[in-house]
Parts: sequence; C-alpha cells; structure tokens
Amino acid sequence: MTATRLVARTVRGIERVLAGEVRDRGLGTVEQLDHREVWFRCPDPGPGVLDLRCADDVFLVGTVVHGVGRARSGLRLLADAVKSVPVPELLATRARCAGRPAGAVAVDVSASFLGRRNFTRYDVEDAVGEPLATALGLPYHSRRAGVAPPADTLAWRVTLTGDRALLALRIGRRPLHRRRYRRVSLPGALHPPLAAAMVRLAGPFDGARLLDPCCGVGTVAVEAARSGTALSIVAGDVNPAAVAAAAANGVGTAVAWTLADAGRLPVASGSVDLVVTNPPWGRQVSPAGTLARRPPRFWTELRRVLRPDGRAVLLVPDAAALLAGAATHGLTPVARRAVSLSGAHPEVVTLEPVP
Ligand SMILES: C[S@@+](CC[C@H](N)C(=O)[O-])C[C@H]1O[C@@H](n2cnc3c(N)ncnc32)[C@H](O)[C@@H]1O
Repeated sequence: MTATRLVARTVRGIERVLAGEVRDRGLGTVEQLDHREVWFRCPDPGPGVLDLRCADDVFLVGTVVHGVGRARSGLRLLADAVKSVPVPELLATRARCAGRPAGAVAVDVSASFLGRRNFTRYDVEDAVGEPLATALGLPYHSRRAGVAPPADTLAWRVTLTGDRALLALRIGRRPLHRRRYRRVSLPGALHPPLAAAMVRLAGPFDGARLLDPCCGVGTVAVEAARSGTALSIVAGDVNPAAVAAAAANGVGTAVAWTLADAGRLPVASGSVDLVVTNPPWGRQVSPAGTLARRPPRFWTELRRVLRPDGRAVLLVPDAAALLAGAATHGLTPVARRAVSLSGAHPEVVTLEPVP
C-alpha cells in the first residue's frame, strides 16, 4: 500500500515542535517543513491524526500543482488540477480517520497565499470549488458573499506558496485548533496549539509539577492536562473571572485552579519543575495587582518557586527588554523562538535558573 501524504498546519515558528509531535505520536514520517506546514507520510492514517495538539489543522494532500505564478492563467491550471485529485480514496481515508462516513452537504474551499497576485483568494476558491463540487455531486458554497459555510461541508484548502499550490482536504469536521473544552473565553486567551507547543518545549515528564501563574482562561493548564504526560498542574490568576472561566474550561481535568497574584504565589520555594505561561505584558491584557505596582516581582517569584533544575517557557511580546529583567533575577535564556500570531510577533523564550 502506498503511504498517504498529509499536511498539518500550525502557527509560524512552531513547525519543528509540531514535527516532533507527529514523530512522537508515531503518526508517520516527516518529509518536509514549510511556512506553517509540516508534511508527513503515513502508511495507514487513522483517528490518531486528529489528536495532534500543536496543529491548527490537518489535511489529506489531494494534489500539488507547480507553476501557478501571479497571472490569472494560474486559475485555469488550478481548475485543471482538480482532475488529478483521487477523490474516492481521499473520502475513504477521511472517513476512516474521522470515524464516520463523509455525509457532507456541500463543498467549501478556503484559499490563502503570500505576496501579490493578479487574482483574489475568492478567485482561487471558485476555480477549484466548482469542479470539485461537480466531481462530488454536491453544491459548492462560495465564500465570496461572506456567508459562513454550513457545518457539514467537505472543507478543502488551497495554499499557494511561491509557484506551488497545495490542494488538500480537511480531515476533521472542524479545525483542530477550535477546542471543544473552551466554553468560555476572555481577551488575551492563548491560541491552543501554541499553548500545547509551549508545554512540549518545557520538556514535560511524568510526575513533573507544572505551574501557570497567569492562567487566564486556562489554556496552558488544560493543554498540559491533555498532553498525555502525567503532570501535577497548578494554575492561578489574579482575576476571579479568569479563574472561574479556567475552571469551566478545565472540567474533567485535575488542575488545581487558584485565585492568586503572580507576585505572591501560594507555592513553596523550589517546588515547581516547569513554569509555562504568557504573562500580562501583551497588547490585550494589562498587569494587575503586584505585577502592576512592582513588575520585577514576577521574576523574583519565578526564580523562587522553580527547582534548581527547573525550566520556564514564556510567551513574551518584547523579549529583549524582558530578558534583561530576568537576567538580574538569576534566570538565563536557553532558547528563543519567534512566532507569528494574529499579526503580532512575540517570542517563546525558555529560561533556566542560574546555578
Ligand atoms: C495574556 S493573559 C493569559 C492568557 C492565558 N494564557 C489564556 O489562555 O487565557 C494574562 C493573564 O494575566 C492575568 N494577570 C494580570 N496580572 C496578574 C497578576 N498580578 N497575577 C496573576 N495574574 C495576573 C490577567 O488577569 C490575564 O488573565
């Protein structure tokens, strides 16, 4: 049997973390990493592909077209390429992975590309969507009018990277990054695949104690609880509404939620193996309590609670300035990774206590 090709998409900057997850879960052989993409081959894909936590979404490769370019003639190339998509095989694989028959009511296409082209994303979507819908005997739902597609569509994705176009079929019923556990959200809530990647970067191990001192709606803690590693997790926030939201999102997990100020943590010194958090120094959420009055308290507390061989993974908007603060409190950066998220470019920084 020839192996199926899949593409998992993620946040720019964490492609390698996602590739590691693909390997560790035994989902297949990673072939290549591209901008926001991890391509892998799997002899017999099953439901495990929908367990990827660091992926925004996962797709079956339908076809790859080269030479699309900037001109409108590329649209004809894309429409013609639909003939080479092995539709019945893709539908059978998708049904096996999703654990249910296709049962779709329409065909939906979402396209994206970098750089200037002499066509729009809607032109690409329609060029591909109409012949695909004909081949499948289903109506085509165009996004041109701005109307959201119905729930049960066969969702295709076209990604143009340079001259190359990827035409792929989403495996799940909805994007993987839309977590069912997230019942409540608040401004600044972290993108779940990025939270999952931060947990992986912390190097979790069975029995480790993990702390998120600024937990917001609990994304890091819930992702850690669902990571497959047996962690002891403590998560706190100074905002009672955040703690209530986190507890609602964390139903079914064993996270200890606590109303606490990150500048005065109710945690014993040297008792935490891993801190994973995005502190309130971003664009959406301001520091409160002790962190508003005395920001360096964050570093003092981080250094105090971490074990000597512990590690902290932080998402920070202005790493250079913040790392200077960390250094004066005995925390040294061992890795930095720029990510792109909703038009912002924060960094994921790993810190370790200076012996
Ligand atoms: C960027 S948000 C964290 C988002 C979180 N990762 C999530 O997924 O929802 C920062 C959080 O820090 C909290 N915060 C602000 N000042 C704090 C303090 N002194 N101690 C603890 N939490 C604080 C805010 O209430 C907010 O929930």
